[in-house]
Amino acid sequence: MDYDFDLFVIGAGSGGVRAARVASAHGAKVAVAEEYRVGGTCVIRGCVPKKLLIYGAHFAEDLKDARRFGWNVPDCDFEWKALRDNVLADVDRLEGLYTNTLSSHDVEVIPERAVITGPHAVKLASGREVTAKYILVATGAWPVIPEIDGAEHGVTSNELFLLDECPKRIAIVGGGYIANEFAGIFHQFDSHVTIINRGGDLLRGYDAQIRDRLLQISVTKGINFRFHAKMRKIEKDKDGTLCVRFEEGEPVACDLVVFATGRKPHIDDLGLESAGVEINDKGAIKVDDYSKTSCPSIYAVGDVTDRLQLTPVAIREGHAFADTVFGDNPRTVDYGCVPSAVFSHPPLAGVGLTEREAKEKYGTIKIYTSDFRPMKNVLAGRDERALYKMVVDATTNRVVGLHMIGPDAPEILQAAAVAVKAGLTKQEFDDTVALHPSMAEELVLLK
Ligand SMILES: Cc1cc2nc3c(=O)[nH]c(=O)nc-3n(C[C@H](O)[C@H](O)[C@H](O)COP(=O)(O)OP(=O)(O)OC[C@H]3O[C@@H](n4cnc5c(N)ncnc54)[C@H](O)[C@@H]3O)c2cc1C
Ligand SMILES: NC(=O)c1ccc[n+]([C@@H]2O[C@H](COP(=O)([O-])OP(=O)(O)OC[C@H]3O[C@@H](n4cnc5c(N)ncnc54)[C@H](O)[C@@H]3O)[C@@H](O)[C@H]2O)c1
Repeated sequence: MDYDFDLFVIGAGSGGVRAARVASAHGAKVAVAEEYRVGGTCVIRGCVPKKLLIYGAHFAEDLKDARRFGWNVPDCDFEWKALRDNVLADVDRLEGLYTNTLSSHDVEVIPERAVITGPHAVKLASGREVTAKYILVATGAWPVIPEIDGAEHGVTSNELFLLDECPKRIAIVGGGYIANEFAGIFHQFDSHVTIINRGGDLLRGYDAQIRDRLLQISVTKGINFRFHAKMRKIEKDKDGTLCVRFEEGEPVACDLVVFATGRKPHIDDLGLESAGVEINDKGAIKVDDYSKTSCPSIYAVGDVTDRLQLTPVAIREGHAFADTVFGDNPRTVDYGCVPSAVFSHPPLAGVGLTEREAKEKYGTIKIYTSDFRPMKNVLAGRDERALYKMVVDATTNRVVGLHMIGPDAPEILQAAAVAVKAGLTKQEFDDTVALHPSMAEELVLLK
């Protein structure tokens, strides 16, 4: 049978763009539909603008520290709108680059919402109907909003990049990635920040000692935490003040409430049932190791599946799919030792097993830590300490986990993750001569 396209991709985000470009390079006729903006979450309202805000936020401390390094820094003002507009302009630039990449690979970009109408059929918002030999669902995830009275008064990370002004008081609901990253950002911009957490833990999945250090530093900086807080409702006063009320305890008054309560696969009204595409109990599309769904002509990659909600993972899945289906090179993605980071203030990063996970898996393990005050913090007169932690399988001496919090932790960990992924031993770290003076040298000096 003749189809309009060899591949129709739904969603031009991290996974979809990579899959479309690589499939086209393999000779496929490809189209991609995007209902919002080319680039997807990461480029438009995720990793990229977030990281730029983090850079902006860092200046608050850097300008203070600069005085201890001999600079005459006058009292400086911060203008949220200037940063916001520069960040948004860069996002526009990147969107243009992504669109050009697709066009230069002869991918037809269709700026419309698409829904599946059968195993090989898609309908666009304009009414246009197309057929394709294969369909790739790469529609990402969408913020979850808790069902409480007054939830409509809150926003999600989607809106944070567009705010008209920096809130004086901000309450962030959730204790995960987004909550901790934006708490750091807005705290540096001088907002009064409260993190509202329904449980007692932050950033589950990261090593407990590293998470505790982030909490301790955050509290010392002046970020407020409400743990085990069961929200009842959010009320809005006449003057615009928001009041978050709980089952127990004092309410929190603020100017902005942000829900950072996780992201769920973006599959609403996507027509998956028309092609028999099955969903798992978390509402994610079920896929096999090659990202194939229960419908043989439909594949899915990225956040819409139940794997790791990270950009480099979505990109790898999209690439592996295109090589498998169009490149005559069937391959799967290796999810072992995927490094990750939280761009909190200071940032933390980890790869491999936490202490607890390693104990469960190996029984006997060795832990090496370095708890130190980075040289720059010492001269700046700031008390903040970094913590590096290495988890070693005692039987083989292999490093099975590396976890750190401190300045530039994500930059350092990316390089060190190569060694952990390669299965190097503690001895091989020790055999490497230190690069002095650096923070990273702690990794080869651990006792
Ligand atoms: C605030 C924030 C910060 C983040 N920071 C990081 C980070 O620092 N590092 C990291 O690795 N990850 C980060 N992430 C996660 C990362 O952005 C995602 O894991 C990644 O973007 C997933 O890629 P994807 O291709 O699955 O989906 P997306 O990039 O979300 O792309 C999906 C696209 O599909 C489109 N779409 C949806 N439905 C339809 C439809 N029916 N028709 C047409 N188009 C449709 C959407 O508009 C979207 O553009 C962050 C996420 C957020 C929200
Ligand atoms: N640096 C990065 O790589 C990065 C940054 C941001 C986001 N992301 C990705 O985006 C995903 C979404 O981020 P996120 O921070 O929204 O999710 P998350 O899963 O990291 O954290 C969600 C938090 O919300 C809490 N929560 C859930 N439902 C709640 C409710 N009803 N009431 C109160 N609290 C509730 C959870 O206990 C958890 O602490 C992450 O899982 C991550 O994969 C990655």
